[in-house]
Amino acid sequence: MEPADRETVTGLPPGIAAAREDLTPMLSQYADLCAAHGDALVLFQVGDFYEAFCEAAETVARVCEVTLTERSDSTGDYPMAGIPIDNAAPYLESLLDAGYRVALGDQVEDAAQASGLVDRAVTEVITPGTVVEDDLLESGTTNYVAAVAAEDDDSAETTVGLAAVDVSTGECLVTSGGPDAVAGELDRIAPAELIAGPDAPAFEPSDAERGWTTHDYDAGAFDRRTATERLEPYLPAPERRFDADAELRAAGAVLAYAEYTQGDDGPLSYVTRVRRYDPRDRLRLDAAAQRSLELFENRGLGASDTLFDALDETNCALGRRCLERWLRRPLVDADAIRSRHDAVGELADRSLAREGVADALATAYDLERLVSRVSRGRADARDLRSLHRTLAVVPDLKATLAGAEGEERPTTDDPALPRTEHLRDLGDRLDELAGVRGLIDDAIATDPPQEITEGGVIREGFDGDLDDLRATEREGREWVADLEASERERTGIDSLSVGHNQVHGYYIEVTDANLDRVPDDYRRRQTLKNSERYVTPELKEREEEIVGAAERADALEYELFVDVRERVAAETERIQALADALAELDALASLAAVAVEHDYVRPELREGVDESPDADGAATAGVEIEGGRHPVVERAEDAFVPNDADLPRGSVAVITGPNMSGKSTYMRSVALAVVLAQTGSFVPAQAATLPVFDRVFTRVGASDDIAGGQSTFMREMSELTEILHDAGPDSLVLLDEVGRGTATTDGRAIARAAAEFLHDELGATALFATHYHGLTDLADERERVFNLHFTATREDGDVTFLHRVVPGASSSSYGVEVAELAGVPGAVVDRARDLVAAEEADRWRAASGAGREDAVDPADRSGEGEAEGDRDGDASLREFLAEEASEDGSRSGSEADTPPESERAEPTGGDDDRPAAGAPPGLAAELRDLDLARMTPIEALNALHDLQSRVDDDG
Ligand SMILES: Nc1ncnc2c1ncn2[C@@H]1O[C@H](COP(=O)(O)OP(=O)(O)OP(=O)(O)O)[C@@H](O)[C@H]1O
Repeated sequence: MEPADRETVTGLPPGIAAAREDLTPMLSQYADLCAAHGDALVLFQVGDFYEAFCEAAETVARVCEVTLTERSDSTGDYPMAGIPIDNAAPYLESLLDAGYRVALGDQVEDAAQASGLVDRAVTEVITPGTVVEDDLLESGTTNYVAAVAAEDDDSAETTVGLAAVDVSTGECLVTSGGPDAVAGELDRIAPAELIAGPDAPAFEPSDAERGWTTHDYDAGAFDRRTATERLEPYLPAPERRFDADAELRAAGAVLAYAEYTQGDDGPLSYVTRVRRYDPRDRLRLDAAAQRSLELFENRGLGASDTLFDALDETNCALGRRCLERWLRRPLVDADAIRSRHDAVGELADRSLAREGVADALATAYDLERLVSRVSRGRADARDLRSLHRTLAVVPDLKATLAGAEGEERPTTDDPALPRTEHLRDLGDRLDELAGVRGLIDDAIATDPPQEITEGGVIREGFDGDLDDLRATEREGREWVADLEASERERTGIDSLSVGHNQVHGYYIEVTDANLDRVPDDYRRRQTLKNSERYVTPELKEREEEIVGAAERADALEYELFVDVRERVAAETERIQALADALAELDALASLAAVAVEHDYVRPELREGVDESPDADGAATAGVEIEGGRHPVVERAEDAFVPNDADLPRGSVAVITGPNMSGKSTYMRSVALAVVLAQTGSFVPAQAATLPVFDRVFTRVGASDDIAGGQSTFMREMSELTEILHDAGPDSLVLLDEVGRGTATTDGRAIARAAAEFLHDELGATALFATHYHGLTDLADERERVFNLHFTATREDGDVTFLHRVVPGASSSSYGVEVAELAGVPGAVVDRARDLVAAEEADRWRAASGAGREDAVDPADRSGEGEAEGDRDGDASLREFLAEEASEDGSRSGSEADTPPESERAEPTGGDDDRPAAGAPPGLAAELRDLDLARMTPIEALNALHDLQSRVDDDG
């Protein structure tokens, strides 16, 4: 993000520095502002434009695509480029996008009143993390700037403090942890900007697209004492409020930076909520999990196909941001989760209330950003009216929650609504702020202009003095309006007219033909081609009265407006608390709407030991989902196939099945159900019982995740490392084709070792999708490992995926068929089939040649010494051979002497792929007699199955 030439254009442009001694007073003022803001590009107000000079002008011209012009003065010629202040937003956005911080050097006194050079000062430094302009902010998303500070205590690991503030809403979060934990938090918060204290470790975003720009900031701001002093206006006794010094120092620094960007005008009064949190209080979803579960981004499908989009039925920006926060940080406290479920359930049941809430909130403005503008003294009269309109929905909302008209009352003994404590609390938190609402309504005109210095913003009746001034003005204007008629009558000049212009004010105009009838008290003011313009002493007097009254009224209006704004600002905390309540209500109503529209069910949370009758008493409750669906994929698929999941706590499900059969979708459905449930949402299933997890880890195979940077395999391994270090009994782990990014033998070994470690050492609940069929043996060797697989049917060479999960291990990969489906040219597909067949035949020969011992265990076959690229235990090869044989009957005779490996057709719960090398002789004869040339592949498969079951029976 850092532009290459940034050094040369932030701060003082070299061209200006070189001419510093000779500059005109104005450019010298520009130079001073540049020098004081060395890390920013200064835009300097000259009338209606923001200008930049010399090298800075070249940058502005290039980045904003505006014309580079030249300014000439007595001291020389300087390149100059400007952007119009009225329409600055798109240009500022370009500069921010290019990685610049922009300091606005505004005129801070009225140019008309200034004697000499107009005073200018930097009123705001706009940075990616601290923008507050609505035009530059995406509504409904949070925009953080974060700071990190390191603390070396005696413990083995450095503690890193992390503080983040959203300058547009006043939200401030503080936490701390080891470098890894903080890296995870940063990924989750995804700040736009990161400022690093001295000695803080470097934090790189794990996802460049959602990444931040990092820069060092004034080390002094991270000093403990300075930070404590900085924090004092925000919260009393800051040194007692944080867990670690590093937290306090990060918080002090981030607020120092935020204040600096807001014009260094003292504490930000709207930052009223400095909240410390412990990441362990939330379900941890690091960047890899957020990415692979496609919570907020989807690189494959359309960008909007994310879990967040599927859940977002919010009606206002407040609710949208709240829902996003919830989804980024789901809960781990079972009672808190149940409480949200209660509220969602009630809103789901009460459709009238839900719709009433939605309608009311749809008219709500972004209260958090409004109140921050109010307390920054940036709000105009329209903002106050928007605030008023938002406050006006509160009584309706309270009434709606308490039971909308026509709504069926509950039939229980207690007819009160809301029924749930959560919604009752929320109803109580809906502060009507009647005083603020009344004040704005009394004071501010209903449809005020944007400008607050030119009158028209204060309502009549609010202030007696103002009304008197406006009355004087109005009467004066009426007198002038009547003047034309009375003067015509007095002078007898029918064409006499009264007019007004900016330069001369009011005048009486008489055409040359009537000049002889002009009365004596007329004083000539202006001569035109065919007429003369006059004033009378009385008109002059009236004019002064009108202008004087208007000017005083405008000034008084401004004063009154500022006073009203300050009185509203004094209620910042209450308004923010209301904003929180509205946001939560909107988020809950959104979850309820989704639950109803998409048929979600309330998950039952089960904590601790599983006391169900069939549990052995020691096992803790696991995941039990009936008819679960993937919340995003189900909306894109016409016929989504629901699947069950039954994962006892600490179990490892090894999932096999052909490509495209639905393994990843299934695993993600399970993880998403957990995330949704802990967010407070219902889940897409017929029934769900879930434990509360503390972390969800995901590792998705190299080919499924192509985020650049590191080698994909390296990245895969570092993610795996993290999982194997940090996962525990309360973690849910999704491993999708681990090991796929390297040679098969190594990959398979890593996959197996990782699965064993997860089971034996970590006790995590895991879903493990793999194409390494040898892994399914683990089910025989480990108590809590079991196999699941997906099936497909094949008819006339066409593969149909059933998308249904069934117990046991799979037999087929159908890789070549999928290649064919994808449109790989026929010649390549045919050749691939030949190669598969040939390789498999080699293996048979090798296996039977090595004798029965070696041929028995497929896991051994897939071990040492096998050629790279070998497909582990892949029974589809055998099917191909069978098919081929059926096409060429001559081959079946000789090769059938070595009977094919038995095919595992349906779930066997981890039975081995035993070749029929030692099958009873009768069976061999039957096998030989099969007329493969006349059989369809399915018939052949059935026949094999029959034989195989008899091998088992006989054996
Ligand atoms: N339960 C389901 N019902 C209907 N369609 C499904 C279902 N599950 C998956 N699909 C469809 O099948 C496609 C492939 O699914 P998925 O990516 O989960 O397969 P996979 O087995 O993980 O494949 P691979 O091994 O190639 O990664 C999905 O994009 C989706 O369109």
